[in-house]
Amino acid sequence: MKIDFGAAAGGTSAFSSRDIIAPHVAGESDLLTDVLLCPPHHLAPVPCCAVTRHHLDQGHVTGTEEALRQHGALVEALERQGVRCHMLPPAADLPDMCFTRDVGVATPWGMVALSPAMPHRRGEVDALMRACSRWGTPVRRITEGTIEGGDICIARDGLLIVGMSGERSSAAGIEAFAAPFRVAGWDVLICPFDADHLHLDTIFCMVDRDQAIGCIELLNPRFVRAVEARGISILPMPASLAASLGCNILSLGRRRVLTSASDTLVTSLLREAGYSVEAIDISEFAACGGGIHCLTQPLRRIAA
Ligand SMILES: NC(=[NH2+])NCCC[C@H](N)C(=O)O
Repeated sequence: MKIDFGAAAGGTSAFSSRDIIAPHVAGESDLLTDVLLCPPHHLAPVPCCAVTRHHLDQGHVTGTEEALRQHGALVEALERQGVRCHMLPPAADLPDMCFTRDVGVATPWGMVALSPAMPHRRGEVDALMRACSRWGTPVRRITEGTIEGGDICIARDGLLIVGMSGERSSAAGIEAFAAPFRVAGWDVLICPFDADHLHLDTIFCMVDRDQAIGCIELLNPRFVRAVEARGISILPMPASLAASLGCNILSLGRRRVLTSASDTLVTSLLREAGYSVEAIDISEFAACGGGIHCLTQPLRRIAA
């Protein structure tokens, strides 16, 4: 079934979601079949995180045409890899809306709409709720505390990891999100980290069922031990990758990964480790504090 969201304000293209799909993700590196994105027609740097503040200090202004070109290349790469891309219509008053990762998460029990700490991002959740209502997709909305998707890692069946910097995701929000996982007997690991890094996904991302990449010096040593004790090895990446969003990658499953073109180290280390990697230029997004992981909200992954 085709669902039209109508034309974007100021744009000519129509945004549509091709089929109703039942959101379901039980592991960050399971085979990705469907993803939710939002084109960056209205992307603008908001001084709400250290990285964007730094770029604003350097005089950064978003190049909208270039952002649209880079986003288009990301969509093409996803489609080439067999992933169906579903689009939210961009809204003029929501400058961070292309970072779809942060406002919703598909779980083993369906879609969960989150509770962003940043006031300017709350309208994005309303937009997601409207889209899900058009899809006929049931959504559970978190209203307790705050929680953003960049802090959530459904690492693999049975293991949920959540980052807690104290700025974006609060203990109340994390517990509200984690509750069904705990009820189902999942192991829940909370990772404290420095709020300068914004979200956990800027310093830690899964690449396979038993492997992650991480800016090891920036990760809490107890968290590293807890992850390794569960049989997950962390390919160490330099701390500088947090600010450049180089560690913020997307696993497509079957050892295929999308990386940022600006950080050739991640690409080469992953290739050396046997992954098939495609690098994409996301500099316009990195200047606004987000990378490939932030730009993509997996809707459905299938266990291998
Ligand atoms: N999952 C992420 N790391 N998202 C990045 C979001 C960046 C956005 N400017 C914000 O501060 O909210």
